[in-house]
Amino acid sequence: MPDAITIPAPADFHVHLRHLKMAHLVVPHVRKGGFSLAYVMPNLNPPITTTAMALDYKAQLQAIDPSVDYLMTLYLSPDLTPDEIVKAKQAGIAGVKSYPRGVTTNSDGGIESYEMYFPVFEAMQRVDMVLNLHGEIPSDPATASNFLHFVVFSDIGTEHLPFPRLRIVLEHATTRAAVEAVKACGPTVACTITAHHLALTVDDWAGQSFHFCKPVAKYPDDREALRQVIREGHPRFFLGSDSAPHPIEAKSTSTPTHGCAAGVYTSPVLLPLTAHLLESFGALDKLEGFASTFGRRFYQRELQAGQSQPVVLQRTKELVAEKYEAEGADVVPFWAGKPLDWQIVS
Ligand SMILES: O=C1C[C@@H](C(=O)O)NC(=O)N1
Repeated sequence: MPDAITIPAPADFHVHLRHLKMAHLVVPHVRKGGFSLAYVMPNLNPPITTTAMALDYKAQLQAIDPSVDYLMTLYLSPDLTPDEIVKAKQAGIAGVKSYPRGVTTNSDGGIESYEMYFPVFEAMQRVDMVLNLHGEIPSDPATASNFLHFVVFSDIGTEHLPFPRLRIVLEHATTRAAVEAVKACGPTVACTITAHHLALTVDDWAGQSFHFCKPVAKYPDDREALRQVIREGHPRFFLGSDSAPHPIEAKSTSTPTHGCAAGVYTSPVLLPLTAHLLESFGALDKLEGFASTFGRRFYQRELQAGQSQPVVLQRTKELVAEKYEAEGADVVPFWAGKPLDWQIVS
């Protein structure tokens, strides 16, 4: 059992950093949690739909913490054109995020059908931008669809030839079926896994609003499939935290017509938490691949010589903070008040 681990430049390939007061509270937590690269989600209100908006948002994030490499994304919507994709690529924007309509936070402008976006996907394939899929559709009794990650996904998976070179990431997989669908695809298709979905199952979020997120955690066998693919060291499965801060009040209150906000907040403890969880299911030796190398390779963000930005973890028990607050913003982290076996020492 090692007492210290060094990970070169951990990278979080799916994170919500918000804006305004919440951004001021949570953006510094990317570094605090051990990460120097943040792949930033565009579901602000209003969503980030143009290159200009994404660059403006990036500048806001850099003003809060310039030490993080922010990879920006656009929100897939009818406003997005092939010309805008070319412009976005030239401006260094890395991907386009697709949210099925109504499925999670700020997804009212999300998509209902993929076909109308085929010209956009064609442009993305041509300039080599990544398509990020929120792989979840609202339940529909008519088609018996219910958390069917792979239904959405298989609509445009690599075996569907219009876009065989389009690089696709299925975000925050939560089921065995999703893991198997991604494994069956070729090298253009990858998958992110969150830290919290490695810990939670249905029993943990039903009635515990701070564990409620979209997609919700599923059954023990689904969680085991996520754990197993990490144990295997599969290079197309890597960490994307989906760390999603919401004010404590929004997490704590629901009404007869509105549930509480969906999102689990892991940024400030992300690397220690990931190490702790991987060790609990016998995958600590896969931490470097899962939290740094595999995602960087898929996104072509590999470290250059002399760029290793190592983070050192030491085996030391420490309790996670009960909450974080700053002027006008507060948030409860995942694992609040509980011990983690690893801490960042440098
Ligand atoms: O996909 C998402 C979005 C996120 C948010 O709060 O933005 N919260 C979630 O639980 N899932």
